[in-house]
Amino acid sequence: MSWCFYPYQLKNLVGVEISIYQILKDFYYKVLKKELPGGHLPVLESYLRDIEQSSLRAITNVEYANDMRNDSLEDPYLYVASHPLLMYRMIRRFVEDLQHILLDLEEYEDLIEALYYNANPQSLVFPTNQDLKDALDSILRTQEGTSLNTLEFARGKMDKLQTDIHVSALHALEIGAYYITEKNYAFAVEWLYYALDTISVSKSFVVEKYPIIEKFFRKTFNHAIELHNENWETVSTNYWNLNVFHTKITPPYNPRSYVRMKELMKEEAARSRNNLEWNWAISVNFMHVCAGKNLQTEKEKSGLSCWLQRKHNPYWVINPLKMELLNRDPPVYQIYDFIGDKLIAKIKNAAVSGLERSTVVDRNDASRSIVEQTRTSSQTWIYDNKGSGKFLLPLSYRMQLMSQLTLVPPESCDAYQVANYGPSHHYAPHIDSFEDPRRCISKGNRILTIMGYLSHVKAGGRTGFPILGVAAEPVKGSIVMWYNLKKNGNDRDMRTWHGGCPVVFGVKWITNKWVYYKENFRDFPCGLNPEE
Ligand SMILES: O=C(O)CCC(=O)C(=O)O
Ligand SMILES: [Fe+2]
Repeated sequence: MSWCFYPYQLKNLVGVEISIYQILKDFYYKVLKKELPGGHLPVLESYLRDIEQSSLRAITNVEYANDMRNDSLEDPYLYVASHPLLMYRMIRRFVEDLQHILLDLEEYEDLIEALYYNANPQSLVFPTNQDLKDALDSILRTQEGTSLNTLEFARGKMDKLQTDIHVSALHALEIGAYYITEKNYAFAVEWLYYALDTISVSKSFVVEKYPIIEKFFRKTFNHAIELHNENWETVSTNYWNLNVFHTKITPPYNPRSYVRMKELMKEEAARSRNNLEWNWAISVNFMHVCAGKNLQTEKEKSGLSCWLQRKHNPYWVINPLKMELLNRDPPVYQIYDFIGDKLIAKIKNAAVSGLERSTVVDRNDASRSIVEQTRTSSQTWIYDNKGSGKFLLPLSYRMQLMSQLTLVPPESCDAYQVANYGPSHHYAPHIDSFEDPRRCISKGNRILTIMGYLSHVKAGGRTGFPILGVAAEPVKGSIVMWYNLKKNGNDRDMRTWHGGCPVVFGVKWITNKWVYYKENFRDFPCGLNPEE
């Protein structure tokens, strides 16, 4: 079980931890009141405090907010399980703190039994070191993928959202050290600077008592600066990495004097948007559109608009399509309020228990699909033409009427792919039509993508188009639609590179409907020029 890949499983662990907290808190008070033998319990005390200042505070806030309003209620445990910093802090407590506490309190057999059995009725397997590594990796991928500012992120700000959660100096030290192992020196320096700054400002009890701790923080920080400078030549010229500052660091380090290389390369990358083969600029532009920046030129932006579309059809006269054109050539549409809340709830309900890690086509053997870091969501398929999936048929007819293509018969499309993303989960830029002609034998290639958002996302999780320089915002109930083939109906349109940006905070749900060529070549809006 990799906890960090499944937010809906992780939320059960949040519940287990709260039960553990209640049992240990009772025990702690009994010891304090001398109803039970035992001395000072500093590790237990800091463990309980850590829960109170993170998960418990978040849960109380969500419950309070839920009381204040009566529309859709937020699940407090899912809130914790989908917040990158809360998730990391919880997994860390399981892996590092709880183990020590259990060893310390071994002789209280009733307590240990209650912790293992009463608090954990489903016998969940507690997180391991690998899960802690995954949680640290989550923080790194989220920050790298959306270019988050370190000081803001460490204090709980993500995208435009300020959350009431921050990490301590010790956490930042651990995160910074992880960035070093991942050779991301610029972010490592930033995190370790935050760690050092926080520990010296707070002048906590621990630091005053043990000045060596501050020395250790400083040493790690200086080590990151040395590594940054030693590796600067190699990393700054490696367009696939670029995780250093624009210049070597001359101590004393002042955060305002250094710009990350990837930020600096932004303009060069934006100028290379016409290079349609996979190249470094696609990944840099993807990061920037994922961070909410628009790279379209004035010319590209002209003519973009939104309108109500009735298509001279009574169906749409009553309930017109709320269209927005995100890009003109090739056209990318976002259509709002296309899937209703009740249907969305049904789709998620049908999908949630069947979610499994998504795969991608193996580059060495196109007949195989493999789990890869380039796509970290989980997913399942729902067929609208059989069994319990038939509730989706009206949506398919609606899509058919809207797109004016055939997508109800199974040979004209794929089933609905329903995918779920938690923090840091993403789908790296790709093209939805197939490169390998063997995959097009039965239905032809994928002409059209209709991708529906089945949730809002608190932060991150846009759908980015690096060549087009634009991203769609995940708006629940809206769909995004574009053609994956050129007008000649044959060639893949290489301008449609797109990907799922890392989710920063929250869970993202989407559904994909891919429409194929063979059943649709008559209706496909073809052009006269075979090159186009
Ligand atoms: O998650 C997204 O925003 C994009 C998903 C996507 O491109 C796909 O599933 O093919
Ligand atoms: Fe896609």
